[in-house]
Amino acid sequence: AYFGKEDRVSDVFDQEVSALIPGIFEGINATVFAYGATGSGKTYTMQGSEDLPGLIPLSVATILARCTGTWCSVEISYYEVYMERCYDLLEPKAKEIMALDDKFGNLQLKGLAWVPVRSMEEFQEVYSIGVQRRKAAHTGLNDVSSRSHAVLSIRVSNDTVKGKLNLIDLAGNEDNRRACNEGIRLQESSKINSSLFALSNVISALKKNESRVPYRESRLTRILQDSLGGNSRAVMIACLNPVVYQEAVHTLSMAARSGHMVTNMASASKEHTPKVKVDMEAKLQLWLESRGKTKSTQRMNGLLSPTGWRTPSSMSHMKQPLSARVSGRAKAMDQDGAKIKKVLFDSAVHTTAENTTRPSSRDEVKTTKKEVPPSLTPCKEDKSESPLRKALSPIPSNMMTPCNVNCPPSLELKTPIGACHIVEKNPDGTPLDKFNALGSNLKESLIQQYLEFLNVANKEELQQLKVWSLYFIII
Ligand SMILES: Nc1ncnc2c1ncn2[C@@H]1O[C@H](COP(=O)(O)OP(=O)(O)OP(=O)(O)O)[C@@H](O)[C@H]1O
Repeated sequence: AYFGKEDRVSDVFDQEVSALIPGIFEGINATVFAYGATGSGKTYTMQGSEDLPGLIPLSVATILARCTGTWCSVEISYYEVYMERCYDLLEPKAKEIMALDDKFGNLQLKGLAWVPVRSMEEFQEVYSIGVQRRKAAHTGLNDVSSRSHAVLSIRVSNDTVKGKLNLIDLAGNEDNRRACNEGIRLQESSKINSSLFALSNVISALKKNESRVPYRESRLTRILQDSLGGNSRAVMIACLNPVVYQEAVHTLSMAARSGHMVTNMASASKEHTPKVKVDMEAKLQLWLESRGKTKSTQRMNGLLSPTGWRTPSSMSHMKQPLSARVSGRAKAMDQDGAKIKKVLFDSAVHTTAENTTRPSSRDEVKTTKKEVPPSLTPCKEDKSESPLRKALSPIPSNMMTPCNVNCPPSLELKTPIGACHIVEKNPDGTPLDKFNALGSNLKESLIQQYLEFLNVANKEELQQLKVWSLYFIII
């Protein structure tokens, strides 16, 4: 499903997350994780705020409401994976939490505290302390950037069954060149990026039903071993900030690869598989094709402007009616949340490093719209950047390299006009002849777009390029 800026987090909860909760009471573990670039709204979605509760408080409220009048007990644990180490956020200890297999081969987090919660008040008290302990810092791309992956687990037990819901706010992948990270921030960022890469490898392996899934490549994937794959259900929430085009494409590509992933379910659990499955990859492909683009050509040509990432009207029917309403306290929270209209994915909500106050209404949003988002503001340190760092940084795309601070970046992609005439001009020439026949602007634009494609393409797509890559790289 697609949720735009007009939707609320409670809509995401109603349509995508609430359906997982009955399964928890039957022993089927589930995981909801927010994935996306830094500053794309993962914490906003998972944690929320007092006025606009995120998926975590909404889930806890629904689970507690469901337990009322039963013998079920609810416990929570909250921990973070920081620099490849796992730390308890509810009961901090000197030692890190170890991920070990028990004698039945089930993963156990040794030393992790599980705190019983009986009401939302108890939950808020415990959880808010944990949130304050989570490592966050100011970066060039987000004023309060999470430096760790945080996992809130809710365990429901009765006499016979134990089920677990993991709600994960991943740290965001970062382009270190634009984030201006140095020292410890750079180290954190490299660990974040490598663990997200490991997560994408695990997802790829699960999707292809490979016999070996590389869970042990990172601490993050290791602790999620019992939640990704097997009998568990997982929902990935891909958070997009359309202003940061390249990252948005990367996130969408990961989402498309993860879509409609069915792993080996034990037969007893099969009946719980959601009846309506949406093949998001096929939907994305169809949508792109309906606009004359495939995923690959879209990347190559860079045709979509950031403002083009809107709900395609053809996809609006995919949204389900709000059938599963949360009851009791959960419903009250939902209504509270509805009072304030949220601005999802709006570039204008981003604050500059100097101005940390977010606009509180649509009018204010409008007045701030012309500000250059921090993600596109050139780093002060850029000039003094070491050659090594420059060489290691991702190649900037034509739309992401603003000329200078006073010059607002153009958000329109430079689609080469007349690219379709290339072949007609010189139908019999070699590819080099055809290329040389182009104007210098067009050549530059093509090369730039090609480099951008190389930057974001996955392994399979890169393999398909073969000789063409070499040809362009040599040029
Ligand atoms: N949908 C939204 N509506 C309004 N504001 C939003 C929305 N999404 C994000 N924001 C705001 O944008 C800023 C960045 O969001 P957030 O901290 O959630 O990003 P993040 O993806 O968790 O970043 P990081 O990975 O760096 O921690 C915050 O000030 C947040 O309140």
